[in-house]
Amino acid sequence: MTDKTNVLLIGAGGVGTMAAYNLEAGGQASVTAVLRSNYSAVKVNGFTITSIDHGFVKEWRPTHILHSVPDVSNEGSPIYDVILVTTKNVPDISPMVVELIYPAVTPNHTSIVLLQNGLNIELPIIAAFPTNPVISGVSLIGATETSPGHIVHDDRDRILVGAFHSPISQIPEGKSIAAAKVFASLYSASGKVSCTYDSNVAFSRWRKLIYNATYNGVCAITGMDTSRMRMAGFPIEDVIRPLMWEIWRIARAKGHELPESVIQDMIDCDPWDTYFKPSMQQDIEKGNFIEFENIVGEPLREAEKLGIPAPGLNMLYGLLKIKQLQIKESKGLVILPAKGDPTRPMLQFIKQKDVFLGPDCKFEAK
Ligand SMILES: CC(C)(CO)C(=O)C(=O)O
Repeated sequence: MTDKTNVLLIGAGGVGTMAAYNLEAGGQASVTAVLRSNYSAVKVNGFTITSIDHGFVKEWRPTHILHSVPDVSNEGSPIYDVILVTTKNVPDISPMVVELIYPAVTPNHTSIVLLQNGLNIELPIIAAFPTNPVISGVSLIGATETSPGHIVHDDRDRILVGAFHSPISQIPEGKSIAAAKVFASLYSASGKVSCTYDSNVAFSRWRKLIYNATYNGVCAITGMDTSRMRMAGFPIEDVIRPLMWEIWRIARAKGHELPESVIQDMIDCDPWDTYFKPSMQQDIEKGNFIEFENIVGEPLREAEKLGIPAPGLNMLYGLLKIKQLQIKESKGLVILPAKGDPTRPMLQFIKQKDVFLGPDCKFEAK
């Protein structure tokens, strides 16, 4: 038995692996990582990490690695104090985060930390796990898995951690706040990263959306990184800055008074010389699904509800939806009729649902 906090990591790409490494470096957490595409590589060789915060690390493995999410109702299974979710949030593709973590959650005990981008990501989680603290993690790290098990971490790990609140939660707000503070101290224990308790999670998420809802989508569609856009100038002035102002106006209508200076801060926030590709651009390049619903779709739906015009965002959303359809087709999730065959329907989706389930998703509460 150990008195360390038992953490289950789901999503061991760049961000997740660095979080796991940092938690274990602090000496207070024992991490079990669920690996998928990199499982075999990491089992044999461990992770090779080149990190701006932690230096060069070879053959590192978290305390345990698993190939699938454990079911804590199995006899003898350990229970997890924290589930740290660092997967992409792609609610239009199954399995959604709720489905993924369902077997590993112990009601009334496990804190669920969503270290993920986007808006309203907590709603289906709180609905499914109303007795668990659900914690927001807003990350500013630059970390990429360049090949299976190889991580390049070149922009410092800074995270904001706070409690999500919702009237449907069945635990007092104070309990979620306490759980968020406990996680923030666990994450800070290494002394190598910046982890701050965040008392206004919604504000921080809207602030970060100024970057994610604009750069992520535009870099993904055009294939241009953020440094090149800044060097050329016109991609920023013609496309990025106007989109940022749209998000800023929606945030203001929601009651979040972001300073005007946030626009320039976000434009310039990536180190100039890293030719940084936001995660959505990296996903498109790898042929992965893109997390555009919570990053672009949700702020757009908020704008529609509030009557705030967001034509640029609307166009970007449409383009990203087209990209997602192409990715679905490339993965065999869409069937097209043969050329010249009038008897088959126009377009068919197989295996996966093509609906945005998002916050309205009904998953039986645990
Ligand atoms: C913080 C940043 C820019 C890198 O992790 C990000 O959120 C993203 O690329 O999606």
